[in-house]
Amino acid sequence: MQKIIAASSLCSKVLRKERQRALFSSSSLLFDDTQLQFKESVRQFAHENIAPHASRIDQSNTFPKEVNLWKLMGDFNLHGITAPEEYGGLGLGYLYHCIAMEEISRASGSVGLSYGAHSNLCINQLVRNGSPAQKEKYLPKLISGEHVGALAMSEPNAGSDVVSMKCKADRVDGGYLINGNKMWCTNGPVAQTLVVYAKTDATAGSKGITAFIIEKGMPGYSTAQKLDKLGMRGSDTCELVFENCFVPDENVLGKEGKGVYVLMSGLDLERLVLSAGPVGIMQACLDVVLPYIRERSQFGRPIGEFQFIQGKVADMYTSLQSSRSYVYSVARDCDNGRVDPKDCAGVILSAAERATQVALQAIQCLGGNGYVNEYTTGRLLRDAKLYEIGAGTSEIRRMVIGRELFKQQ
Ligand SMILES: CC(C)(COP(=O)(O)OP(=O)(O)OC[C@H]1O[C@@H](n2cnc3c(N)ncnc32)[C@H](O)[C@@H]1OP(=O)(O)O)[C@@H](O)C(=O)NCCC(=O)NCCSC(=O)C1=CCCCC1
Repeated sequence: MQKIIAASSLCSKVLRKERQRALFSSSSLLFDDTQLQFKESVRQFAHENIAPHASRIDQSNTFPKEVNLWKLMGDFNLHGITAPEEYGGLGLGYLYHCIAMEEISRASGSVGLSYGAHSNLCINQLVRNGSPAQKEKYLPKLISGEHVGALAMSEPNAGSDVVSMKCKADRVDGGYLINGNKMWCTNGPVAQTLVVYAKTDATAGSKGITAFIIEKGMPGYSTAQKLDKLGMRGSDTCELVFENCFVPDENVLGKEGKGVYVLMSGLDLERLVLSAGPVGIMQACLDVVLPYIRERSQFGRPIGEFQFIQGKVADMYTSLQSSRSYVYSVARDCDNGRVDPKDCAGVILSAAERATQVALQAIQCLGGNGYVNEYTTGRLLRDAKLYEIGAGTSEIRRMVIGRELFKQQ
Protein backbone atom coordinates (compact mmCIF):
# COMPACT_ATOMS: atom_id res chain seq x y z
CA MET A 1 0.00 0.00 0.00
CA GLN A 2 2.83 2.37 0.90
CA LYS A 3 4.29 1.94 -2.58
CA ILE A 4 0.98 2.74 -4.25
CA ILE A 5 0.43 5.76 -2.04
CA ALA A 6 4.01 6.89 -2.72
CA ALA A 7 3.40 6.44 -6.42
CA SER A 8 0.19 8.40 -6.14
CA SER A 9 1.69 11.29 -4.19
CA LEU A 10 4.50 11.50 -6.72
CA CYS A 11 1.98 12.12 -9.43
CA SER A 12 -0.43 14.08 -7.29
CA LYS A 13 0.23 17.32 -9.17
CA VAL A 14 -0.42 15.62 -12.46
CA LEU A 15 -3.47 14.02 -10.96
CA ARG A 16 -4.91 17.31 -9.79
CA LYS A 17 -4.67 18.65 -13.32
CA GLU A 18 -6.01 15.40 -14.72
CA ARG A 19 -8.87 15.50 -12.27
CA GLN A 20 -9.89 18.91 -13.56
CA ARG A 21 -9.71 17.57 -17.07
CA ALA A 22 -11.43 14.28 -16.29
CA LEU A 23 -14.25 13.69 -18.69
CA PHE A 24 -16.30 12.18 -15.97
CA SER A 25 -15.27 11.11 -12.51
CA SER A 26 -16.79 8.57 -10.16
CA SER A 27 -18.97 9.47 -7.27
CA SER A 28 -16.86 10.26 -4.22
CA LEU A 29 -19.76 9.00 -2.11
CA LEU A 30 -18.63 5.45 -2.80
CA PHE A 31 -15.03 5.85 -1.66
CA ASP A 32 -13.04 7.43 1.14
CA ASP A 33 -10.06 9.70 0.40
CA THR A 34 -7.47 6.91 0.35
CA GLN A 35 -9.58 4.82 -1.97
CA LEU A 36 -10.15 7.80 -4.25
CA GLN A 37 -6.42 8.49 -4.31
CA PHE A 38 -5.76 4.87 -5.17
CA LYS A 39 -8.39 4.99 -7.93
CA GLU A 40 -6.91 8.13 -9.45
CA SER A 41 -3.46 6.67 -9.31
CA VAL A 42 -4.48 3.44 -11.06
CA ARG A 43 -6.50 5.44 -13.61
CA GLN A 44 -3.45 7.52 -14.44
CA PHE A 45 -1.24 4.42 -14.69
CA ALA A 46 -3.74 2.65 -16.94
CA HIS A 47 -4.29 5.74 -19.07
CA GLU A 48 -0.55 6.08 -19.72
CA ASN A 49 0.56 2.47 -19.89
CA ILE A 50 -2.40 0.35 -20.98
CA ALA A 51 -4.81 2.48 -23.05
CA PRO A 52 -2.24 3.22 -25.79
CA HIS A 53 -2.03 -0.53 -26.57
CA ALA A 54 -5.75 -1.32 -26.42
CA SER A 55 -6.58 -1.04 -30.13
CA ARG A 56 -3.39 -2.68 -31.36
CA ILE A 57 -3.71 -5.79 -29.16
CA ASP A 58 -7.36 -6.13 -30.18
CA GLN A 59 -6.47 -5.95 -33.87
CA SER A 60 -3.47 -8.26 -33.63
CA ASN A 61 -5.31 -10.76 -31.41
CA THR A 62 -2.42 -11.02 -28.96
CA PHE A 63 -1.66 -10.57 -25.31
CA PRO A 64 0.69 -7.55 -24.96
CA LYS A 65 4.19 -9.02 -24.84
CA GLU A 66 6.74 -6.59 -26.19
CA VAL A 67 5.92 -3.85 -23.66
CA ASN A 68 6.33 -6.16 -20.64
CA LEU A 69 3.13 -4.71 -19.28
CA TRP A 70 2.83 -7.44 -16.67
CA LYS A 71 6.11 -6.45 -15.05
CA LEU A 72 5.14 -2.78 -15.21
CA MET A 73 1.85 -3.58 -13.49
CA GLY A 74 3.78 -5.63 -10.93
CA ASP A 75 6.11 -2.70 -10.24
CA PHE A 76 3.01 -0.60 -9.65
CA ASN A 77 1.79 -3.28 -7.18
CA LEU A 78 -1.39 -4.11 -9.03
CA HIS A 79 -1.10 -7.89 -9.03
CA GLY A 80 -1.06 -8.72 -5.35
CA ILE A 81 -3.65 -6.33 -3.99
CA THR A 82 -5.20 -8.90 -1.64
CA ALA A 83 -2.00 -10.87 -1.02
CA PRO A 84 -0.08 -10.57 2.26
CA GLU A 85 2.81 -8.11 2.27
CA GLU A 86 5.31 -10.86 3.13
CA TYR A 87 4.87 -12.19 -0.44
CA GLY A 88 5.07 -8.76 -2.03
CA GLY A 89 1.35 -8.00 -1.90
CA LEU A 90 -0.49 -5.00 -0.53
CA GLY A 91 -2.59 -6.86 2.06
CA LEU A 92 -5.70 -4.91 1.05
CA GLY A 93 -9.23 -6.11 0.42
CA TYR A 94 -11.51 -6.88 -2.50
CA LEU A 95 -12.79 -3.31 -2.70
CA TYR A 96 -9.32 -2.16 -3.75
CA HIS A 97 -9.06 -5.08 -6.11
CA CYS A 98 -12.34 -4.07 -7.77
CA ILE A 99 -11.12 -0.48 -8.11
CA ALA A 100 -8.01 -1.70 -9.96
CA MET A 101 -10.08 -4.06 -12.12
CA GLU A 102 -12.44 -1.21 -13.08
CA GLU A 103 -9.70 1.24 -14.02
CA ILE A 104 -7.65 -1.33 -15.97
CA SER A 105 -10.77 -2.48 -17.87
CA ARG A 106 -11.64 1.13 -18.62
CA ALA A 107 -8.28 1.40 -20.42
CA SER A 108 -8.52 -2.01 -22.12
CA GLY A 109 -11.13 -4.75 -21.68
CA SER A 110 -8.59 -7.37 -22.74
CA VAL A 111 -5.91 -6.34 -20.28
CA GLY A 112 -8.64 -6.15 -17.62
CA LEU A 113 -9.71 -9.72 -18.35
CA SER A 114 -6.15 -11.09 -18.32
CA TYR A 115 -5.51 -9.15 -15.13
CA GLY A 116 -8.65 -10.68 -13.60
CA ALA A 117 -7.55 -14.20 -14.54
CA HIS A 118 -4.04 -13.62 -13.23
CA SER A 119 -4.61 -11.68 -10.03
CA ASN A 120 -8.10 -12.74 -9.09
CA LEU A 121 -8.49 -16.30 -10.35
CA CYS A 122 -4.91 -17.49 -9.85
CA ILE A 123 -3.29 -15.32 -7.16
CA ASN A 124 -6.37 -15.02 -4.95
CA GLN A 125 -6.95 -18.78 -5.07
CA LEU A 126 -3.35 -19.33 -3.92
CA VAL A 127 -3.73 -16.68 -1.22
CA ARG A 128 -6.95 -18.24 0.11
CA ASN A 129 -6.06 -21.91 -0.22
CA GLY A 130 -2.28 -22.29 -0.56
CA SER A 131 0.01 -23.74 2.10
CA PRO A 132 2.78 -21.45 3.39
CA ALA A 133 5.26 -23.35 1.20
CA GLN A 134 3.07 -22.94 -1.90
CA LYS A 135 2.62 -19.24 -1.24
CA GLU A 136 6.34 -18.81 -0.70
CA LYS A 137 7.10 -20.62 -3.95
CA TYR A 138 4.52 -19.16 -6.32
CA LEU A 139 3.23 -15.81 -5.08
CA PRO A 140 6.32 -13.56 -5.32
CA LYS A 141 6.85 -14.16 -9.06
CA LEU A 142 3.13 -13.83 -9.83
CA ILE A 143 2.87 -10.65 -7.79
CA SER A 144 5.95 -9.06 -9.32
CA GLY A 145 4.58 -9.78 -12.79
CA GLU A 146 7.52 -12.02 -13.71
CA HIS A 147 5.05 -14.88 -14.16
CA VAL A 148 1.55 -14.86 -15.63
CA GLY A 149 -1.13 -16.88 -13.85
CA ALA A 150 -4.29 -18.66 -15.00
CA LEU A 151 -7.02 -20.96 -13.77
CA ALA A 152 -8.62 -23.85 -15.62
CA MET A 153 -11.92 -25.43 -14.71
CA SER A 154 -14.04 -25.63 -17.90
CA GLU A 155 -13.73 -28.49 -20.38
CA PRO A 156 -15.08 -29.02 -23.89
CA ASN A 157 -18.07 -30.85 -22.35
CA ALA A 158 -18.14 -29.29 -18.88
CA GLY A 159 -18.93 -25.57 -19.08
CA SER A 160 -21.95 -24.55 -16.99
CA ASP A 161 -22.05 -28.06 -15.51
CA VAL A 162 -18.51 -27.71 -14.25
CA VAL A 163 -18.81 -30.44 -11.62
CA SER A 164 -19.16 -33.01 -14.43
CA MET A 165 -15.53 -32.42 -15.48
CA LYS A 166 -13.70 -35.46 -16.86
CA CYS A 167 -10.05 -34.46 -16.53
CA LYS A 168 -8.66 -37.02 -14.08
CA ALA A 169 -5.79 -37.21 -11.64
CA ASP A 170 -4.74 -40.78 -10.77
CA ARG A 171 -2.74 -41.46 -7.62
CA VAL A 172 0.84 -42.63 -8.25
CA ASP A 173 3.89 -42.79 -6.04
CA GLY A 174 4.66 -39.26 -4.79
CA GLY A 175 1.87 -37.53 -6.64
CA TYR A 176 -0.71 -37.79 -9.42
CA LEU A 177 -0.85 -38.35 -13.17
CA ILE A 178 -3.21 -35.88 -14.83
CA ASN A 179 -4.96 -36.76 -18.09
CA GLY A 180 -7.57 -34.78 -19.97
CA ASN A 181 -8.30 -31.40 -21.51
CA LYS A 182 -9.30 -27.98 -20.25
CA MET A 183 -11.03 -25.43 -22.46
CA TRP A 184 -11.40 -21.62 -22.65
CA CYS A 185 -8.44 -20.99 -20.36
CA THR A 186 -7.84 -17.22 -20.12
CA ASN A 187 -4.05 -16.54 -20.19
CA GLY A 188 -3.49 -20.25 -21.00
CA PRO A 189 -1.01 -19.61 -23.84
CA VAL A 190 1.17 -17.31 -21.73
CA ALA A 191 0.78 -18.64 -18.18
CA GLN A 192 3.64 -20.10 -16.15
CA THR A 193 1.49 -20.98 -13.10
CA LEU A 194 -2.00 -22.43 -13.33
CA VAL A 195 -4.64 -23.60 -10.87
CA VAL A 196 -6.26 -26.66 -12.46
CA TYR A 197 -9.15 -28.81 -11.24
CA ALA A 198 -9.29 -32.54 -11.89
CA LYS A 199 -11.16 -35.59 -10.61
CA THR A 200 -9.21 -37.72 -8.15
CA ASP A 201 -12.30 -39.93 -7.78
CA ALA A 202 -14.49 -40.16 -10.87
CA THR A 203 -17.25 -41.92 -8.92
CA ALA A 204 -17.63 -39.35 -6.13
CA GLY A 205 -19.29 -36.48 -8.06
CA SER A 206 -18.46 -33.09 -6.60
CA LYS A 207 -16.54 -34.75 -3.75
CA GLY A 208 -14.08 -36.26 -6.23
CA ILE A 209 -12.67 -32.91 -7.38
CA THR A 210 -9.17 -31.78 -6.34
CA ALA A 211 -7.34 -28.54 -7.15
CA PHE A 212 -3.70 -28.64 -8.36
CA ILE A 213 -0.98 -26.10 -9.10
CA ILE A 214 0.51 -26.72 -12.53
CA GLU A 215 3.70 -25.18 -13.85
CA LYS A 216 4.52 -24.52 -17.48
CA GLY A 217 7.22 -27.00 -18.46
CA MET A 218 5.87 -29.94 -16.44
CA PRO A 219 6.27 -32.97 -18.74
CA GLY A 220 2.91 -34.00 -20.18
CA TYR A 221 1.40 -30.52 -19.96
CA SER A 222 0.96 -28.50 -23.16
CA THR A 223 -1.28 -25.85 -24.66
CA ALA A 224 -3.31 -26.46 -27.80
CA GLN A 225 -4.87 -24.03 -30.25
CA LYS A 226 -5.30 -20.41 -29.28
CA LEU A 227 -8.94 -19.41 -29.68
CA ASP A 228 -9.99 -16.77 -32.20
CA LYS A 229 -12.52 -14.87 -30.10
CA LEU A 230 -15.17 -12.26 -30.94
CA GLY A 231 -13.82 -9.84 -28.32
CA MET A 232 -11.21 -9.63 -25.59
CA ARG A 233 -8.76 -10.33 -28.39
CA GLY A 234 -5.78 -8.93 -26.52
CA SER A 235 -6.32 -11.59 -23.86
CA ASP A 236 -5.09 -14.99 -24.99
CA THR A 237 -7.35 -18.01 -24.49
CA CYS A 238 -6.63 -21.64 -25.31
CA GLU A 239 -7.20 -25.30 -24.64
CA LEU A 240 -4.86 -27.11 -22.22
CA VAL A 241 -3.79 -30.71 -22.75
CA PHE A 242 -2.64 -33.13 -20.03
CA GLU A 243 -1.07 -36.41 -21.10
CA ASN A 244 0.29 -38.36 -18.13
CA CYS A 245 1.37 -35.08 -16.56
CA PHE A 246 3.02 -35.88 -13.23
CA VAL A 247 2.14 -33.45 -10.44
CA PRO A 248 3.83 -33.94 -7.05
CA ASP A 249 1.84 -34.18 -3.81
CA GLU A 250 3.02 -30.76 -2.69
CA ASN A 251 1.14 -29.21 -5.63
CA VAL A 252 -2.29 -30.17 -4.33
CA LEU A 253 -4.06 -26.90 -3.54
CA GLY A 254 -6.17 -27.47 -0.44
CA LYS A 255 -6.99 -31.11 0.26
CA GLU A 256 -7.64 -34.07 -2.01
CA GLY A 257 -11.38 -34.33 -2.70
CA LYS A 258 -12.06 -30.81 -1.40
CA GLY A 259 -11.53 -29.05 -4.71
CA VAL A 260 -15.21 -28.28 -5.25
CA TYR A 261 -15.16 -25.97 -2.25
CA VAL A 262 -12.02 -24.24 -3.58
CA LEU A 263 -13.77 -23.95 -6.94
CA MET A 264 -17.22 -22.77 -5.81
CA SER A 265 -16.04 -20.34 -3.13
CA GLY A 266 -13.48 -19.09 -5.66
CA LEU A 267 -16.28 -18.51 -8.18
CA ASP A 268 -18.08 -16.21 -5.73
CA LEU A 269 -15.12 -13.86 -5.35
CA GLU A 270 -14.14 -14.32 -8.99
CA ARG A 271 -17.59 -13.04 -9.99
CA LEU A 272 -17.31 -10.07 -7.66
CA VAL A 273 -13.91 -8.86 -8.91
CA LEU A 274 -14.69 -9.58 -12.57
CA SER A 275 -17.92 -7.55 -12.27
CA ALA A 276 -15.76 -4.42 -12.03
CA GLY A 277 -14.66 -5.24 -15.63
CA PRO A 278 -18.01 -4.35 -17.24
CA VAL A 279 -18.20 -1.31 -14.95
CA GLY A 280 -14.88 -0.13 -16.44
CA ILE A 281 -16.19 -0.82 -19.94
CA MET A 282 -19.33 1.25 -19.28
CA GLN A 283 -17.14 4.10 -18.08
CA ALA A 284 -15.04 3.73 -21.24
CA CYS A 285 -18.25 4.06 -23.30
CA LEU A 286 -19.05 7.37 -21.62
CA ASP A 287 -15.43 8.47 -22.04
CA VAL A 288 -15.93 8.16 -25.81
CA VAL A 289 -19.51 9.37 -26.09
CA LEU A 290 -19.47 12.53 -23.94
CA PRO A 291 -16.79 14.44 -25.87
CA TYR A 292 -18.23 13.15 -29.14
CA ILE A 293 -21.72 14.53 -28.57
CA ARG A 294 -20.25 17.89 -27.63
CA GLU A 295 -18.14 18.08 -30.78
CA ARG A 296 -20.34 16.47 -33.38
CA SER A 297 -22.81 18.90 -34.90
CA GLN A 298 -25.89 18.14 -36.99
CA PHE A 299 -28.73 20.49 -37.92
CA GLY A 300 -26.47 23.35 -36.86
CA ARG A 301 -25.88 22.34 -33.25
CA PRO A 302 -24.02 19.78 -31.13
CA ILE A 303 -25.92 16.49 -31.15
CA GLY A 304 -25.72 16.50 -27.33
CA GLU A 305 -28.36 19.22 -27.37
CA PHE A 306 -30.91 16.77 -28.77
CA GLN A 307 -33.09 15.08 -26.20
CA PHE A 308 -32.85 11.67 -27.87
CA ILE A 309 -29.08 11.77 -27.31
CA GLN A 310 -29.41 13.18 -23.79
CA GLY A 311 -31.82 10.36 -22.96
CA LYS A 312 -29.27 7.80 -24.12
CA VAL A 313 -26.38 9.24 -22.12
CA ALA A 314 -28.66 9.53 -19.09
CA ASP A 315 -29.50 5.83 -19.38
CA MET A 316 -25.82 4.94 -19.88
CA TYR A 317 -24.85 6.98 -16.83
CA THR A 318 -27.51 5.50 -14.54
CA SER A 319 -26.64 1.97 -15.66
CA LEU A 320 -23.01 2.64 -14.84
CA GLN A 321 -23.70 4.20 -11.46
CA SER A 322 -26.20 1.51 -10.40
CA SER A 323 -23.75 -1.26 -11.25
CA ARG A 324 -20.85 0.57 -9.67
CA SER A 325 -22.74 1.07 -6.41
CA TYR A 326 -23.81 -2.58 -6.29
CA VAL A 327 -20.27 -3.83 -7.03
CA TYR A 328 -18.62 -1.74 -4.32
CA SER A 329 -21.28 -2.43 -1.72
CA VAL A 330 -20.86 -6.20 -2.26
CA ALA A 331 -17.07 -5.75 -2.20
CA ARG A 332 -17.40 -4.05 1.19
CA ASP A 333 -19.52 -6.94 2.46
CA CYS A 334 -16.94 -9.47 1.25
CA ASP A 335 -14.15 -7.51 2.94
CA ASN A 336 -16.19 -7.72 6.12
CA GLY A 337 -16.45 -11.50 5.80
CA ARG A 338 -19.98 -11.59 4.35
CA VAL A 339 -19.60 -13.43 1.05
CA ASP A 340 -23.09 -14.05 -0.32
CA PRO A 341 -23.17 -16.21 -3.47
CA LYS A 342 -26.36 -14.58 -4.72
CA ASP A 343 -24.88 -11.08 -4.55
CA CYS A 344 -21.59 -12.19 -6.11
CA ALA A 345 -23.66 -13.66 -8.96
CA GLY A 346 -25.94 -10.60 -8.86
CA VAL A 347 -23.24 -7.97 -9.36
CA ILE A 348 -21.80 -9.61 -12.44
CA LEU A 349 -25.22 -10.46 -13.86
CA SER A 350 -26.35 -6.88 -13.59
CA ALA A 351 -23.09 -5.19 -14.63
CA ALA A 352 -22.51 -7.49 -17.61
CA GLU A 353 -25.98 -7.16 -19.12
CA ARG A 354 -25.92 -3.41 -18.62
CA ALA A 355 -22.46 -3.09 -20.17
CA THR A 356 -23.62 -4.76 -23.39
CA GLN A 357 -26.59 -2.38 -23.56
CA VAL A 358 -24.42 0.64 -22.75
CA ALA A 359 -21.94 -0.31 -25.49
CA LEU A 360 -24.83 -0.63 -27.99
CA GLN A 361 -26.06 2.83 -26.96
CA ALA A 362 -22.53 4.20 -27.38
CA ILE A 363 -22.45 2.89 -30.96
CA GLN A 364 -25.85 4.47 -31.61
CA CYS A 365 -24.71 7.86 -30.27
CA LEU A 366 -21.76 7.82 -32.65
CA GLY A 367 -23.93 6.74 -35.61
CA GLY A 368 -21.84 5.82 -38.69
CA ASN A 369 -18.62 6.50 -36.79
CA GLY A 370 -19.69 4.07 -34.06
CA TYR A 371 -19.82 1.33 -36.67
CA VAL A 372 -16.26 1.70 -37.92
CA ASN A 373 -13.22 0.30 -36.20
CA GLU A 374 -11.40 3.62 -36.07
CA TYR A 375 -13.59 4.36 -33.04
CA THR A 376 -13.44 2.15 -29.97
CA THR A 377 -17.17 1.53 -29.54
CA GLY A 378 -17.21 -1.70 -31.58
CA ARG A 379 -14.40 -3.13 -29.48
CA LEU A 380 -16.17 -2.10 -26.29
CA LEU A 381 -19.28 -3.99 -27.39
CA ARG A 382 -17.34 -7.12 -28.34
CA ASP A 383 -15.41 -6.98 -25.05
CA ALA A 384 -18.51 -6.35 -22.93
CA LYS A 385 -20.31 -9.41 -24.31
CA LEU A 386 -17.73 -11.73 -22.74
CA TYR A 387 -18.97 -10.83 -19.28
CA GLU A 388 -22.41 -12.29 -20.00
CA ILE A 389 -20.70 -15.65 -20.59
CA GLY A 390 -17.38 -15.93 -18.71
CA ALA A 391 -17.42 -16.70 -14.97
CA GLY A 392 -20.82 -18.32 -15.38
CA THR A 393 -23.41 -17.39 -17.97
CA SER A 394 -26.23 -14.96 -17.15
CA GLU A 395 -28.51 -17.99 -16.99
CA ILE A 396 -26.31 -19.74 -14.38
CA ARG A 397 -26.09 -16.52 -12.37
CA ARG A 398 -29.90 -16.24 -12.33
CA MET A 399 -30.04 -19.87 -11.27
CA VAL A 400 -27.61 -19.26 -8.38
CA ILE A 401 -29.58 -16.19 -7.22
CA GLY A 402 -32.94 -17.93 -7.58
CA ARG A 403 -31.74 -21.02 -5.70
CA GLU A 404 -30.31 -18.94 -2.86
CA LEU A 405 -33.50 -16.86 -2.55
CA PHE A 406 -35.61 -20.02 -2.58
CA LYS A 407 -33.43 -21.60 0.16
CA GLN A 408 -33.92 -18.54 2.37
CA GLN A 409 -37.74 -18.77 2.36
C1 LIG B 1 -24.06 -23.10 -9.86
C2 LIG B 1 -23.61 -24.41 -10.47
C3 LIG B 1 -24.36 -24.63 -11.77
C4 LIG B 1 -23.93 -25.47 -9.39
O1 LIG B 1 -23.75 -26.70 -9.83
P1 LIG B 1 -24.23 -28.01 -9.06
O2 LIG B 1 -25.71 -27.98 -8.82
O3 LIG B 1 -23.66 -29.12 -9.85
O4 LIG B 1 -23.45 -27.94 -7.68
P2 LIG B 1 -23.99 -27.79 -6.19
O5 LIG B 1 -24.66 -29.05 -5.83
O6 LIG B 1 -24.73 -26.56 -6.01
O7 LIG B 1 -22.62 -27.66 -5.42
C5 LIG B 1 -21.64 -28.69 -5.47
C6 LIG B 1 -20.86 -28.60 -4.17
O8 LIG B 1 -20.27 -27.31 -4.05
C7 LIG B 1 -20.69 -26.69 -2.82
N1 LIG B 1 -20.93 -25.27 -3.08
C8 LIG B 1 -21.86 -24.76 -3.90
N2 LIG B 1 -21.78 -23.43 -3.89
C9 LIG B 1 -20.78 -23.10 -3.06
C10 LIG B 1 -20.22 -21.87 -2.65
N3 LIG B 1 -20.70 -20.71 -3.13
N4 LIG B 1 -19.18 -21.90 -1.80
C11 LIG B 1 -18.68 -23.07 -1.32
N5 LIG B 1 -19.18 -24.27 -1.69
C12 LIG B 1 -20.21 -24.29 -2.53
C13 LIG B 1 -21.99 -27.39 -2.44
O9 LIG B 1 -22.22 -27.34 -1.07
C14 LIG B 1 -21.74 -28.79 -2.93
O10 LIG B 1 -20.93 -29.47 -2.01
P3 LIG B 1 -21.30 -30.98 -1.56
O11 LIG B 1 -21.28 -31.77 -2.83
O12 LIG B 1 -22.66 -30.89 -0.94
O13 LIG B 1 -20.22 -31.33 -0.61
C15 LIG B 1 -22.10 -24.41 -10.73
O14 LIG B 1 -21.69 -25.58 -11.36
C16 LIG B 1 -21.63 -23.22 -11.54
O15 LIG B 1 -21.46 -22.15 -11.00
N6 LIG B 1 -21.44 -23.43 -12.87
C17 LIG B 1 -20.87 -22.40 -13.70
C18 LIG B 1 -19.40 -22.59 -13.84
C19 LIG B 1 -18.70 -21.33 -14.23
O16 LIG B 1 -18.99 -20.26 -13.73
N7 LIG B 1 -17.75 -21.45 -15.10
C20 LIG B 1 -17.04 -20.30 -15.57
C21 LIG B 1 -15.66 -20.68 -15.87
S1 LIG B 1 -14.95 -19.53 -16.99
C22 LIG B 1 -14.33 -18.34 -16.00
O17 LIG B 1 -14.39 -18.43 -14.83
C23 LIG B 1 -13.76 -17.18 -16.67
C24 LIG B 1 -13.99 -16.92 -17.93
C25 LIG B 1 -13.42 -15.85 -18.66
C26 LIG B 1 -12.83 -14.87 -17.78
C27 LIG B 1 -12.10 -15.40 -16.69
C28 LIG B 1 -12.97 -16.29 -15.86
